[in-house]
Amino acid sequence: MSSPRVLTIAGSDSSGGAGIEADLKVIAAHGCYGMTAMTALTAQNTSGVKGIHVVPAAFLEKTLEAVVEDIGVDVVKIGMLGHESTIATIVATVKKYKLHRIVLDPVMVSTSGSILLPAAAVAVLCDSLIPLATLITPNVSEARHLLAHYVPAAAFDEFEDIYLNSQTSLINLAKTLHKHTSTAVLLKGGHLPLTDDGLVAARDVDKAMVADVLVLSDETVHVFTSPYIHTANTHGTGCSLSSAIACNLALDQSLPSAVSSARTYVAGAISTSLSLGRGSGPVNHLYSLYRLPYCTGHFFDYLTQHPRVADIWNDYVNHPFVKRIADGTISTTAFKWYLCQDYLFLVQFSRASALLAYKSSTIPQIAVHASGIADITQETGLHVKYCGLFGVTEEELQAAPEAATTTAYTRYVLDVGASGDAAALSVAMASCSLGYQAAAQNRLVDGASKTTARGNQFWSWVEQYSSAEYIAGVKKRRDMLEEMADGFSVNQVAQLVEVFRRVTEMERDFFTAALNQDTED
Ligand SMILES: Cc1ncc(COP(=O)(O)O)c(N)n1
Repeated sequence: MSSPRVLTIAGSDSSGGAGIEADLKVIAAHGCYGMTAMTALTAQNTSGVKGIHVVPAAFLEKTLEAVVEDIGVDVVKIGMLGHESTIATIVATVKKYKLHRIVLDPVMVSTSGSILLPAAAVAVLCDSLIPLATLITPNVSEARHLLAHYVPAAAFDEFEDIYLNSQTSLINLAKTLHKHTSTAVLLKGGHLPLTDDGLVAARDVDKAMVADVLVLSDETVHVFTSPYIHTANTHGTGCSLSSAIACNLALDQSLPSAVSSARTYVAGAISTSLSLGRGSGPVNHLYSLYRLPYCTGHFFDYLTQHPRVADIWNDYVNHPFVKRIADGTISTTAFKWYLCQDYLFLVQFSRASALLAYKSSTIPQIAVHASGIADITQETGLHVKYCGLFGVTEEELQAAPEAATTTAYTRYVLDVGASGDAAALSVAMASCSLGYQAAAQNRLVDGASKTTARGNQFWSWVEQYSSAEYIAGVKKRRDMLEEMADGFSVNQVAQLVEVFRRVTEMERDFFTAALNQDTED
């Protein structure tokens, strides 16, 4: 297997938000293979650059030779250069190895305001490196610095701050820079947010969009606009955009689509940016790599072992109420109360199954949930039989007043079903069926219960919920949930964990309420 190879020639940012550190994360997020040639070390954090240590040109040359001669390079991204001698080395290497796909981010000043390229180096950059680039990606201030190199002071006037007042003037600036450099230009307008009407926004509340202008030739101009994202955390935006463009080129996209996809990627990284440090926090380079925290077929294990759930789940499936059913020490009062309430619970649970069938979209899914109702009918049969033993008729079961715990639990499940989707309802119902199976099976493997099973009038409860038939019914519904879980989003999973926690608490409390009937006698 091979991935497109992307080399970043840039400075290191010790805080990990910009520079080489950002580039490598972006390259990884695009599934490309990243290599580095360090031009400078910066002692840097979110508030500023505390020091710069330029890598000697001879060492940079060795680095470039080492990676280019061995691994090879599909696309080069160039960031902070730091020194004139660095530029000369890169120019020589690019020519020697005929590197021809180069995205050059002419980094001059950091977001925090530190100079990252001495003014004297700008001329060398313009005369020797820019002509070799496929694309340059200046922001407005960098574009003006570059332009100052090409045009006499008088002609430069029209690009003074006061004239840069609209999307149209951004387009003019980009076109003019392209005319002088003869290189494709992506002018980044992120520092000049616009109103809905395309004018530079004077107030924070008017900032509606940002526009980036791509000029490929006098006639070919693309204007990309996107909503302005209100955040103070933008450290690494420029580095990330140019690296993402380099990756997209390495993945064989055309220049306009490479820019368009890279902008979408960066917008995601900004909108999920991290509030780290005291200054402008870093963008979230790796947000697109977030994966579901469980593998196929293990969503339910993930739920029961989740730190917010595990203790509650354990209390539920090893509840003393079930232990006392298994060893025969539960009182008839407590068990009868439980049977009545569980019967009433199952009435609502059948409605929930019907709702789940209604919310499902395929015939096999609907069939599984409809068969769930048939399974519940069988389950209630046991309740009726049991109650008969204790002299309670089915009519009396039906007429029994519903306890507050039962009402709370069942109506919560039905509410999740009414307001949420099939996934949420499945999760709300899973704690009951899977938990009963686990609770019964835990008692089966419990040696003590086996010896007391004979002659224990409650033992058939354990047998029912650990029977092959019950397990097969539960498995069908669990498989369906696992299948759905493959398509969940990360946010959805976090919400489902909360639903599962809530219903598991209510299951536990249901058993506790049953046990408490003894003390209430
Ligand atoms: C090593 C290095 N390279 C580039 C930048 C610019 O990034 P930003 O504009 O986000 O500060 C930086 N701060 N540090």
